[in-house]
Amino acid sequence: MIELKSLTKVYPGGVKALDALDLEIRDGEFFALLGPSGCGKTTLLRTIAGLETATSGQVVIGSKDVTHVQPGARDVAMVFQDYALFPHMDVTDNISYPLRIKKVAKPARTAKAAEVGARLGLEGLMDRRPGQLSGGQQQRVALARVMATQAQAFLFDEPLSNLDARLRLEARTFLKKLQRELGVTTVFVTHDQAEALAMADRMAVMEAGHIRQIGTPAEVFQRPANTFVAGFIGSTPMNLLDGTVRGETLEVAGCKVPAPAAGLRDGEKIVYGVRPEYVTYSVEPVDGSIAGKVVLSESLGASHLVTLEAAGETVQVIVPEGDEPALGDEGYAVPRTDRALIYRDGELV
Ligand SMILES: Nc1ncnc2c1ncn2[C@@H]1O[C@H](COP(=O)(O)OP(=O)(O)OP(=O)(O)O)[C@@H](O)[C@H]1O
Repeated sequence: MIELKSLTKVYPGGVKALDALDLEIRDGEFFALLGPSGCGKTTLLRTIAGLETATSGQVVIGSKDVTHVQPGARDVAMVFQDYALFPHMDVTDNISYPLRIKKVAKPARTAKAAEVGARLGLEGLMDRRPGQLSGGQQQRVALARVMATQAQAFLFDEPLSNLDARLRLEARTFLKKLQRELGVTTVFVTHDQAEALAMADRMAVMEAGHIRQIGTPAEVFQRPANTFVAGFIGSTPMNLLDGTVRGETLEVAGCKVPAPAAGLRDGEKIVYGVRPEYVTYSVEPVDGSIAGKVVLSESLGASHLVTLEAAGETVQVIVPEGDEPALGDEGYAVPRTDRALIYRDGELV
């Protein structure tokens, strides 16, 4: 288990990269730290590893307070964004390097490197140097090096960022499977929401040194806690439309839609959120729909992302391929009320 208590990191020069952050990562969990560039993900990971010192607050690993413990004595192993392999060493020596530091004898080191290397499909490449390997193979060497250490926790900083789109997809599945098998608590940093949703058991969404939501991928996707998370998660961002409460209904983009939540005050201003995946397109007016004009249609392969302009608001809808309307058509966006959300002052009601 990794526990962060009121963790704050202020860099020399005054940048507050982490602001009184609380987080509990459970034993054996595959946990993602997700957020836009500069939000503090890498700083958080490095502070867990001990490569950065906390300005205040605590880092607890297992049941031990390691806030002031040297990185080497924290029993965590980190994979860096650039893999940080030694170019002059072959794969065996790269994988077994941490064991050499721990003064493990050479035959035992070599045997361990061979065992872990085989597990990651590196047999036959053990005598090569990093420069003679593909990106995906280098990534596996970096993972093998971490696995060989048998640490209590693994920390990955954007482990898939150097791979091309295809390899990334393969590596996702592979990493997740591997983590399951090993059952070692793993924290990984990514700025790619799809990657976090696909791989993590739970995730934290960060913004400017704060955690804005912690939850399973399903929770974060279905019920974003605030408009920041709503806009950040999802391959197409959630529709976030200004609305006014009118009794039992809402006035959104000049139309009346059913209110998806109770306890709203008549006349109050809210934000109505619904994912394009949960909005259908209709050529005929339907109760509770939003009338608009088609201004854009983008192919997503098997479906189209259709953008409607409705009384100064933009509404996006996913339409099955073949059913997409023509540009300039007048049509109706029909949101699923059971999937719609209300935000008051940016927070989920
Ligand atoms: N060594 C440093 N000295 C001063 N400021 C730093 C240092 N390292 C990072 N920062 C600042 O701290 C903030 C958080 O940086 P961090 O690298 O943790 O973000 P990140 O979320 O990992 O971003 P990215 O996805 O771009 O890697 C940023 O404003 C960054 O400029």
